[in-house]
Amino acid sequence: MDNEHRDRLRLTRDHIVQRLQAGHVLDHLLHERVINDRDVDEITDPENDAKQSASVLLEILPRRGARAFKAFRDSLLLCEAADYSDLVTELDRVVVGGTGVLQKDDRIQVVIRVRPLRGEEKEQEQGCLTVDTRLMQVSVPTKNNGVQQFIFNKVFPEETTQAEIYNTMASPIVDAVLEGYNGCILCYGKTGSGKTYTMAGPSDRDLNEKTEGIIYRALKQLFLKSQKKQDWNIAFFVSVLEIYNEKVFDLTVPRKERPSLDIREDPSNSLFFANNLEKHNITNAMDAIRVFFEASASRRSRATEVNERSSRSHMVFQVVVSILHKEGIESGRTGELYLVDLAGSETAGEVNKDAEGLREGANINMSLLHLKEVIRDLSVKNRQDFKFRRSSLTMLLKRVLTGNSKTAFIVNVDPSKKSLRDTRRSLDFASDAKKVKVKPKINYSPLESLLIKYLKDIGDLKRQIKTLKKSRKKSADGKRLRSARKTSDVGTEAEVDTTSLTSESKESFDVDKVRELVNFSVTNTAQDFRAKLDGLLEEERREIKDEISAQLKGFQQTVQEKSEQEAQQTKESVGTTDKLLEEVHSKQQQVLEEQLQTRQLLTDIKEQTAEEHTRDDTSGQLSDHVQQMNMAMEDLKTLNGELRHEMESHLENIRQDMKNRDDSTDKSYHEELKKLQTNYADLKIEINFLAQAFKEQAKAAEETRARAEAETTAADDDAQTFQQNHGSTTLQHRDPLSSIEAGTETSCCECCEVCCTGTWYRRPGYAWFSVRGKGAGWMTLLVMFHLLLCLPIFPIILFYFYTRRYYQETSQLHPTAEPPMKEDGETMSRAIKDS
Ligand SMILES: Nc1ncnc2c1ncn2[C@@H]1O[C@H](COP(=O)(O)OP(=O)(O)OP(=O)(O)O)[C@@H](O)[C@H]1O
Repeated sequence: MDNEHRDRLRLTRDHIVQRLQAGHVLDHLLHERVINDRDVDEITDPENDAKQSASVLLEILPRRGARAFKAFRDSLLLCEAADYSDLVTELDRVVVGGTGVLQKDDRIQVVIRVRPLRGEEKEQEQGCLTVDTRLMQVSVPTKNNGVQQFIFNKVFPEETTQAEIYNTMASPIVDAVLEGYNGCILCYGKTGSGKTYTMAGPSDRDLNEKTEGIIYRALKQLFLKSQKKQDWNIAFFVSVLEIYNEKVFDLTVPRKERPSLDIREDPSNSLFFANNLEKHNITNAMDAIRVFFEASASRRSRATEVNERSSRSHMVFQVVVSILHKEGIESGRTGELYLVDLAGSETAGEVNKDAEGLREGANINMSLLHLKEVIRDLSVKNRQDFKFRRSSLTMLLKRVLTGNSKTAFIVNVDPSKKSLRDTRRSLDFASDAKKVKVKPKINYSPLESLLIKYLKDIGDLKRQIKTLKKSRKKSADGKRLRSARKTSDVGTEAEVDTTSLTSESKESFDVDKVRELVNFSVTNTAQDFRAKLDGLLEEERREIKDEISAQLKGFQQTVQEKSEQEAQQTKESVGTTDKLLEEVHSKQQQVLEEQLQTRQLLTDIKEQTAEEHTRDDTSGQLSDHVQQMNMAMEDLKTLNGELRHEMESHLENIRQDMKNRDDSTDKSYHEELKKLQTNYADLKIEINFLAQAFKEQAKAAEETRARAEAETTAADDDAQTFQQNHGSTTLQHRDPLSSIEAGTETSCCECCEVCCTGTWYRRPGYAWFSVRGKGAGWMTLLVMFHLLLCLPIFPIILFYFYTRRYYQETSQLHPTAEPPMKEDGETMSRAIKDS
């Protein structure tokens, strides 16, 4: 026992002494029949002083067993003795030998933490609270100048450090969670009273090892201690949620994607949980701290008049610890730790001035009101389940308020005078909370709980066997006595008989001898009987032993089989996962390859299309050439024909002249003829030369055409093969508009180049002519201008024609009359009627 503990124990003893003197404890113990009048006399011996009386009581109690301690603890609680639980635990450990029968925390532990006055508060006012750390007592002034006192499990004054709070309050609960218990630490208090400071620490810039709050320390302790438990496999799962305006949000999800979560009820135990809340598997303290740090940064908070960073939502930080023994020797279990930082109770309007702030404040107050109501009911053992459903907060806290949890409330109070009313309310709440009973128990995992059930069954069976044995032994003893009695009767009879024999045969027998004989037979019978009985018992014992060991073996086998099965399943699932991964990997590869192939194909197609275009262009050009050549040949043929025809007509003329001329002209005629013949020969040579050239050109053109055709056919074949191979529809048929040369600028008609000029555009399969030009623009403007001019002129023209017609008509009827319609429409219409 360390000094601090000893001091505390001494203080507690002093406190008990006070209570003993007041007689409360003894009255209760008497009432519970834990002690009797003689004990009371002994304790209250006038020769004893108060301390000696307490010592006598503490000597008597262990002799009366666990029930006595329970009654003693209740008696202390009833008279509000503080910190009784430490004493009971100590007694349990030292006196009873740590049987664990007594559990110190079967109620919610409630402590008060007083926040130091801040700068301006210090200057303006004095604190309104007085704290007695020895008696664990807080005193506040009442309205009518009195003083109201409250006693709690612990009171932490202003100068208390974060480490002290953690070591006293949180550390034992965190340890218990590692044993498989549920644990909860909850901070309650007015806004600005220091809840977030206690739970997480100050703002980021002041956060360090000294100032960090319970959550950081708990995470460090959990991971540090789990490393020491080398025989165990321990897994941690962390989640963080906030309740804002009665809606539940997962703080570990990025804010933009954060949906509100449903609260569902587990029908097996009527407890609630947030559906789809992310549970992060964490392997070290730093990761867990990072998860919390990021989550708490996205928690809704705002600057208010009371607190520059006031939390506007309740936050629940949850760690689930799954504990399994490596060898399976000890039972596996699951512990859950809830660390709750509530939003502050506040007077609406005092803190928030805008509509959003008022709504937040109203929701916070409403949920805290429901929490208070639930706690008040539980404190008077009047649990009403429907009340938990009234707010999200009470639903989610039901688990730790109603039973299976080691729960501690830290009630934060602000000592300033202006907060007195809120402080009193918080203390009232704390007083109710400390009366709420909880029943913490280890959460064994399903298989383990089955094992424990079986072990219990075996224990029961053993006890039954023992009782049976006892009753059998009793009956055997009874039988033995009866048979012994019978034997002695037989002996007596034998003796009588012997006596009769003696009397009959008149032989005298030594009585002692007979008695010896009788005794011998009796002893023998008894011995036989005992041996038989022992044999039977031995046999029975052996049977029972065998049965138990068979049961145990069977059970061990079942457990082993189950664990083997589980291991096999895990292996299989790992194998399947690996296979799946492999498959996914190969699929990915395949997809990648396919993507590459598709890309390659696309490039091919592009190239092919480009080639096709070039080919189309070339073949278009070639066919143009061929056409031109053909036309030239046609021209040449015509020219040739014409020349021939001319020559023949010349010859015919010459022949005619020759016939007509006289011999006198023979000479000149011959000369002329010679000339003509030479001319004709030259022309013939020229024609032949031209014909030869044309022939060659035609041949070249034919060759080019043949080549172009061959290329086109080859290209078509390629395209067909390509289409067959890839099923692509991207390749087009030969462009019928190929003769149109793309990009050529021309006018739409031959008449002028003013009205519209434009450019030809060509794609495989179609071509279009984009018109542009000044003429079109001018024409449009002209039409517009005319239209604009005509619009006002039309009514004038119509009016003119109408009046003219009318005037003509009336002037025909009344040639002298003046046209009347200008002044008088009625007269005019009448005139028209008349006419
Ligand atoms: N024990 C303490 N020592 C030093 N400073 C403290 C202590 N408790 C609280 N504070 C400071 O008081 C201010 C208010 O504390 P905190 O934000 O924790 O209040 P709260 O109860 O969480 O308020 P709210 O409900 O509005 O969120 C903070 O600046 C905090 O650093």
